[in-house]
Parts: sequence; structure tokens; C-alpha cells
Amino acid sequence: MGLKKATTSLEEVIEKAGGCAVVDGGFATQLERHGAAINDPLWSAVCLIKDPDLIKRVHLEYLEAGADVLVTSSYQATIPGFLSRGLSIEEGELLLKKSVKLAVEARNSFWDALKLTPEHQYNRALVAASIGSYGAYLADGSEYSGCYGPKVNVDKLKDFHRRRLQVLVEAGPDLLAFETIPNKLEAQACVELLEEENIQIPSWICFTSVDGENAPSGESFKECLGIINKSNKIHAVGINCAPPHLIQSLICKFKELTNKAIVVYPNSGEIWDGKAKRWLPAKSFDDDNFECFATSWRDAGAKLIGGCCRTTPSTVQVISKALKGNSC
Ligand SMILES: C[S+](C)CC[C@H](N)C(=O)O
Ligand SMILES: N[C@@H](CCS)C(=O)O
Ligand SMILES: [Zn+2]
Repeated sequence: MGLKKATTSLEEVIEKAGGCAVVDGGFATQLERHGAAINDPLWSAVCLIKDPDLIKRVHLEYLEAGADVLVTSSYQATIPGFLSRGLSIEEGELLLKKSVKLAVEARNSFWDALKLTPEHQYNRALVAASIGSYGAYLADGSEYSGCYGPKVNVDKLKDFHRRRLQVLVEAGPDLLAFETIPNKLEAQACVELLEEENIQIPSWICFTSVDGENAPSGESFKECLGIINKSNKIHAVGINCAPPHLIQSLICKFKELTNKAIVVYPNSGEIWDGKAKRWLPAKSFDDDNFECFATSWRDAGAKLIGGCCRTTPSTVQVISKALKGNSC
């Protein structure tokens, strides 16, 4: 008799969800709706220091809404970021591990509680450790421009990502989620790092896009995905935190450029002003729009669909209902 596998793969979660799994929504957005002050160099990760209970609460809200994948609070949690707040390396590393622990605890307690209602329609969610781009750490809006300047090369980006990646992996997430990657150089750095560190946990890499054609740097997705396709450590590739109206054609483009699973979790359409540190009103979409978006994106070939900034648990509930035909 074979041993029962303790873990579930990304592919199994997609299958169990009926062919298209639900990613959670804007983590920072929901923290703010609960009153968290995140106008801070660490952005949403400041709650790892100030209010870890709120982090868990937000994870539980997204699980309740039907998320099959939870993205952790580590998007803008970095060792240099923690050091500049006067924390030690050890304290910073503990906070990174805590980001995974909080999501795993939320997932486990939600799943255990479901045993009391055997007829439930939920899946056991995966925990994806968020790895925000270098631009997120810079906190200058460059995750939406891809402009890192002439001094930033692939080695610098690998140095930036290496220790956080190692620590997050040690904490035992199910997945790694590289988020808001804005250029080819950083995609290259992530791919090389996964290989150099011999990472065994599957990853997804998501790019931003502002024109719906290319990465924000202006480099084509053909070039960017060419790098990613060579790596067997990356199980899914896609777009996050771009406006929803760009997503349909980007899925079609990605379908032509890769055989990997496609993941999309756009923001609401509002635009981040990196200088003023606020969302600017733009052509924005509400939860009702996501019902139609979700089925169109699934039909176009996306295998993981969710929301990013300015979307909330109610958006995820709409997506879950549209994709699974239930009201989790
Ligand atoms: C995804 S953006 C809205 C995150 C915040 C940004 N990196 C900043 O710190 O300004
Ligand atoms: N997952 C991130 C946002 C990425 S743009 C967060 O909400 O913390
Ligand atoms: Zn976002």
C-alpha cells in the first residue's frame, strides 16, 4: 500500500476546483478596510509587526469567500526593509517565516472546522509565499514601470531575492508566488535563483502590464516567457495587478507563448501613483464585472483566477461562484 501524499500540488488543486482554481484577492486592500495603516515602506507587511492577528483574519475571510490559494503577507517584507526599521536580521527572518505560518494556520483551522459540515464545497487551499518584485521594495512605483536604472543587473536582483527566498522556503509554503515582475531582467534573476538554490517548491511568476501588450519595461512577453519556459521550477505564469480590461487578450497572447498554466489576478483598474502613494481613480471595475470576466478568462485558458489590489473577499466570492457554480 502506497503512502498517502501529505501535500497537494498546484495541478491537483486546479483539477479539484473543476479546471480553474480561485486565487484570493487584494490582501493589502482588505487590511486597509479593517483600518490598518499601511502607508509605510513595508506596506502590507507592516502588519506582520503591528497586527499579525489581522493578517490571519484577512486570510480567513478569503478562504470563506472561496479562495483555493492564499497569497501570504510577505509581498513587501524584505530583510533590508526590516533592517531599516531597526530590526535585526534574525527578527526579520522570523517575520518572514511568520507570514507563511499565519497563512498555514488560517488554512488549517478553516479546513479543520469544515469537518463539521461534510457537505461543504470548499477545497483545501494552498499557501503561496508572496515574493514581491525589487520595485515593490523600492516603493517608488517601479513595479509598474520596470525602470530599475542602469546600475541594477541580474546579480544585484539575485542578491536582493536570495535570502528572503531561502527563508520563505524553510517556512514550508506550498507554492512561491513571484508578484508584479515588471521586466525581463527580474524574470531572469528569479529563474536563475530557483535553479541555483535548487528550490523544490513550485513557483508562479506574474508580470504587471500597463499597455496590455508588453511588460511595463516595454520588453515583449515573448522574450520574458522565453526565459520562463526553459525552467521546470515554474509551474504557472501570468499577470497580476494590471487592469482587468487588459487580461483577456493577455491570456490569449500567453496561450501562444507558453504551455505552462496561466494565472491572472488583476487589480480593480485603478492606477497606483507611486509618488503620492495612493490609488488614482481610473476606469475601474466592480465585483459584478468579475462574474463575466472570470468565465471569459477561464474559457480563454486561464487555470488560476483571482483579484489583486482594490479587490476584496466579495470579489473573490463572485469569482468562485462564477467558476464553481456555488456560493462557498
Ligand atoms: C502593489 S503597490 C500598490 C504596493 C506599494 C508600493 N510598492 C509602495 O510601497 O509604494
Ligand atoms: N499581494 C500583495 C499585492 C501585490 S500587488 C498584497 O496585497 O500584499
Ligand atoms: Zn496588487
